[in-house]
Amino acid sequence: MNVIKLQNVSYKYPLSEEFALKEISYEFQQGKLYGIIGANGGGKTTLCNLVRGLIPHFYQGELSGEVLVNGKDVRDWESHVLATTIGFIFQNPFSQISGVKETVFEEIALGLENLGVDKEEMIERTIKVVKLLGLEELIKRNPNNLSGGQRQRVAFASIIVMNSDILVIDEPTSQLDPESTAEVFAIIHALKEQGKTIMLVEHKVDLVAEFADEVLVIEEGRIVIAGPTAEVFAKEELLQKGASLPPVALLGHELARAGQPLDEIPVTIASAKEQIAGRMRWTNGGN
Ligand SMILES: Nc1ncnc2c1ncn2[C@@H]1O[C@H](COP(=O)(O)OP(=O)(O)OP(=O)(O)O)[C@@H](O)[C@H]1O
Repeated sequence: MNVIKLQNVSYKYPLSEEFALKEISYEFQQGKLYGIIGANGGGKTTLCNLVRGLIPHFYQGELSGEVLVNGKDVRDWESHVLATTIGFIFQNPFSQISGVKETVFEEIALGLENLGVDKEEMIERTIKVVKLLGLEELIKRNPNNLSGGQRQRVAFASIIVMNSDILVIDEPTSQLDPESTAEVFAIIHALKEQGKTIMLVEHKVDLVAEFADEVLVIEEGRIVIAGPTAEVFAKEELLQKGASLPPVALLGHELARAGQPLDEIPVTIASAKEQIAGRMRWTNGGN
C-alpha cells in the first residue's frame, strides 16, 4: 500500500525564477526506507517540505500535480494534523530542542503535552521511548547542555513518542561524529523494523546502501535515477548525476575495468566480503 504518492509534481518557490521540483512522480510504500541523495541544491529538502505539507501550507509559490498522503492531497490536510501524521527530524540537533523544558524527560513528552494527552499516558509513552532509545541516563539532564549526538537522539525520541507512521528525516547525521552517526542509524533501522515508512535525505551513501530499500537520485529538481538500492548503486553513471557511490561499489567497478569483475557490483560491505571470499576460494582451489 502506498502511503505517499507524488503524481507529476512541479513546484516553484515564491519570487523564484526556477522550478525547485520538476514533474516528480513516485510512490512510497508502507514500511520501506527510501534514501534520497543527490548534489546540493537539487531539491531534496524541498521534496521533504512538500511531503510534510510545509509546501503549500507555509511556502506559497506555484504547485501543480498531486501530492497524496494516506490517499488525501496535502492541500486538503489541516497542517496541524499532518504535522502529527508525519514526524520530521532535520539536520541541526541544536535547533530541535524547544528550549522551554528543563529536563530531557519533559522535552521528550512536550509534543504529547501540547496535544493534551492524559498525564498518565504521557508518562507511560515517554518511558517506553526512553527505554527504546536507551536514554535512561539522560532523562534528568538539561536538554540545553547535551552534546550534538545526545540532542539528536532526544530529537528522535520526541518524534517517536508521537507515534507517527511516516518519518521524514533530513540529513540527521551531517553534524555528528562517526559514533553518534552509528547510534542514529541504529535508531533509524529500529524504526524501519517497526514498520515505519521513512524518507531519509543523507549524503553518506555507504549508510544509505546499508539501510535503504530504495534510493532516489535527485538532480536539478528531477528524479534522475530511482529504484531498489542495489540496482541504483550498481549504476556508475550516478557519478555524473552529482551523487556518489559507496566505496565498495567503486571497487566493484574498478575490478570490472581491470578484467576481474565480481558476479555483481557490491553495494554493501557484507556483499563485497562474500564475493571476494568466494573468489579467493575459487583461486586457491585452482592452484
Ligand atoms: N525558501 C526558498 N526560497 C527560494 N528558493 C529556495 C528556497 N529553498 C530552497 N530554494 C531553492 O530550491 C532549490 C532546491 O533546494 P533544496 O534545499 O531543496 O535542495 P537540496 O537538494 O536539499 O540541497 P542541499 O543538499 O544543499 O540541502 C535550490 O535552487 C534552492 O536555492
